Amino acid sequence: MTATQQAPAAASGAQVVDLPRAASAVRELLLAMGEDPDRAGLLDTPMRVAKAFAEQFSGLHTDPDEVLATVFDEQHSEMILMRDIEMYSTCEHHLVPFFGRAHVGYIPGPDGRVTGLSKLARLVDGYARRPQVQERLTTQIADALVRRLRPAGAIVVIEAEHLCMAMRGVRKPGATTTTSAVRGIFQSRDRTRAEAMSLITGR
Ligand SMILES: Nc1nc2c(ncn2[C@@H]2O[C@H](COP(=O)(O)OP(=O)(O)OP(=O)(O)O)[C@@H](O)[C@H]2O)c(=O)[nH]1
Ligand SMILES: [Zn+2]
Repeated sequence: MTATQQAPAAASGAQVVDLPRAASAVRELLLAMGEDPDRAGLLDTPMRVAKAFAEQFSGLHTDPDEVLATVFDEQHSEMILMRDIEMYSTCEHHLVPFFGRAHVGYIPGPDGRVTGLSKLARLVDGYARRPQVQERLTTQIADALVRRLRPAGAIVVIEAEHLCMAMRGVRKPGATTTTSAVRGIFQSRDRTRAEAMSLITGR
């Protein structure tokens, strides 16, 4: 892709990423940091960074919920839980990564709507590929499950390490943050929530 091209638009045809504009902003940033963006090693860096951010924020131009359009009528009324979904997102405060694992579960509702297993991981990716905070990422995934699958309950737990807390600032590498969002029966029934949590933690 050349500097004059733009990243592909979302299928919805919404806004595209202005790569040349992003690249010139990165060049400005390098200048502001006292670097020489014209030295050999940095010549291609502004456009590389622009493309990298376009990928990291590709979820801005999609509706992540659409992956849940694949629904099977299964009449399965027990818990479905996907553990250890690898997750990479970008902290909206510092634009550096936070990453870890997401655990996503639901119990289908009376109309038995069950989605494809891979769609749970795609849903996580869709919301993770935006400027985020971990709490909002967690609730957006849970709310999407509720909107699209009308389940009896939904649970999302995310464990993540924030590089903004590790490589800079307070500098506490290894500290992890756990966030959870529970909906429906996971909120109202302690036993069901405890069962999900023990499956998630393996204890
Ligand atoms: N609640 C929440 N906070 C986050 C998340 N990611 C980063 N933060 C925090 O956002 C806060 C921003 O605080 P500020 O004081 O405005 O920024 P700062 O001076 O760079 O803060 P320090 O990181 O403490 O150096 C920091 O405490 C970060 O740890 C997140 O996903 N959720
Ligand atoms: Zn941060």
